Amino acid sequence: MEMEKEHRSSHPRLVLVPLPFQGHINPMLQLGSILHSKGFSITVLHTAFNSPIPSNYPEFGFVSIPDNLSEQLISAEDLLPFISLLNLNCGVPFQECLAKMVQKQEVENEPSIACIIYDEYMYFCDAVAKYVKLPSIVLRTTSASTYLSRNAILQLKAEGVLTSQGPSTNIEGAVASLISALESLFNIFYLGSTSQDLVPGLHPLRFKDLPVSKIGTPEIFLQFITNIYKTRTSSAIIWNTNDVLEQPSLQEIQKQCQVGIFPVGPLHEVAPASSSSLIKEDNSCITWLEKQKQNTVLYVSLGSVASVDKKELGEMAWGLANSKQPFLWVIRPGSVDDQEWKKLLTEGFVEAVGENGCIVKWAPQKEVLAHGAVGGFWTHCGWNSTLESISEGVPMICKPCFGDQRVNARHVSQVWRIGIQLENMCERGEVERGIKRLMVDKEGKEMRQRAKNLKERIQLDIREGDSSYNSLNKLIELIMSF
Ligand SMILES: O=c1ccn([C@@H]2O[C@H](COP(=O)(O)OP(=O)(O)O[C@H]3O[C@H](CO)[C@@H](O)[C@H](O)[C@H]3O)[C@@H](O)[C@H]2O)c(=O)[nH]1
Repeated sequence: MEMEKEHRSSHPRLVLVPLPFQGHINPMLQLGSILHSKGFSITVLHTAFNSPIPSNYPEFGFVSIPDNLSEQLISAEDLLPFISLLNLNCGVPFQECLAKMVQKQEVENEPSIACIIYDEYMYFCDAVAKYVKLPSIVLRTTSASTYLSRNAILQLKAEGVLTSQGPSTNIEGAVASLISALESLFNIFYLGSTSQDLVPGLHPLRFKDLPVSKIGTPEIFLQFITNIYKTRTSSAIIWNTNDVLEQPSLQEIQKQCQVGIFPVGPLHEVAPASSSSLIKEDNSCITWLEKQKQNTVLYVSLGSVASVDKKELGEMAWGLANSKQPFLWVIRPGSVDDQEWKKLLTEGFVEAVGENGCIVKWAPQKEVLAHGAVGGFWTHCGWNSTLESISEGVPMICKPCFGDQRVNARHVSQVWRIGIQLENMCERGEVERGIKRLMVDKEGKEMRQRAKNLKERIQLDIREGDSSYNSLNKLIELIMSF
């Protein structure tokens, strides 16, 4: 044991910098656990805002850096200016912190820093790493297809030229219409309308599925994705995806990229089990699940950021109640309007549902999805939730809320065919029908079978000798070569 400890401490240190949101902290800490299990020392440099809970990872070092974020900005809904400010504010304290760590490592003979691994949204790290002459690697927490679609938007806006992505024919002809369609997309988007047309070269995405932001101006959004995807000095890109799910997109990206890409996902499957929840998980829902029949429960959760608007809340709730299907619903504090929720209660929602429903503030999601009683997942299609559902062979009802979730939902329903997408504003009858299609009808059973098959292929892919496993080994070789 002592020898093991000694062996570990002689291994290089990796400095991890997550974006301080649950959907980004999870994959970064999972990556840290995987690399720690391969012998690296891990230090997490995090903001004061949404700081991870160190006791969940006693084997890591945690260092807080001042983020200088005002309460006003933290409570604002618009994430893009928030992330920009985070990048402006954190550079100097991050650099000072690294300098101290380097000094300490020299004095106390601690393991030296091999490289910095940062979330793609914490792009300030690239310049700091270059300044302090340390190698850096980016972690992308969204899908490869999201990258391609955001990149296509950027290229169109910048050059008016569509690069060849996938087997698109008559590309020149498509370019002109795509540019004008993109322009009108931005216009109609703000009027709340959508476009059903397929985007040339980005099959199966329609214009309405493009991961544009509905908050702020198109210019702010374009600046944001420019910042994330700008060619930088980082030595590699780690991707929380794999060949089973996204081989064509990954191949296309590797052709475009100057540096190696390492699809080592799904990270939660490879990582030793551990929780990085910022909210306390309510385990009583597992006791409730124990009482339910196999494959009958619909798990409902919209992740850590999205919220349900007033009108949707009632439609969603009564659609669930009217379906008569058992459900486990995560209602995160702040994710629904309090007045509207009270109204639902006075209308007798809880009585109508009775024992058929279980509502919690935050669930141990991976455990829930792995439970035999869960037969479907109503999800906003955040990339982590999508990967976690696929990894457990659970088919989905997709109700994307913003950004990359639309791309993921389209892949779930059209590429992997393991779910159905609720389109537009949902209405209780549509919700009820959707639940029946997934949980009861033959169509849903076929989706469940395809989801189980996909789960098995993923399990194989992370085993020794297969592509995700091999990518991880190549990544470790690269880090050791720095
Ligand atoms: O009750 C709950 C609900 C969620 N989770 C976990 O929280 C994470 C949520 O992540 P994700 O499904 O990706 O959703 P968001 O929190 O919305 O993630 C943000 O980050 C993702 C990764 O970049 C993007 O794909 C999303 O669009 C973006 O909103 C997952 O690991 C879940 O297991 C729980 O543990 N308990």
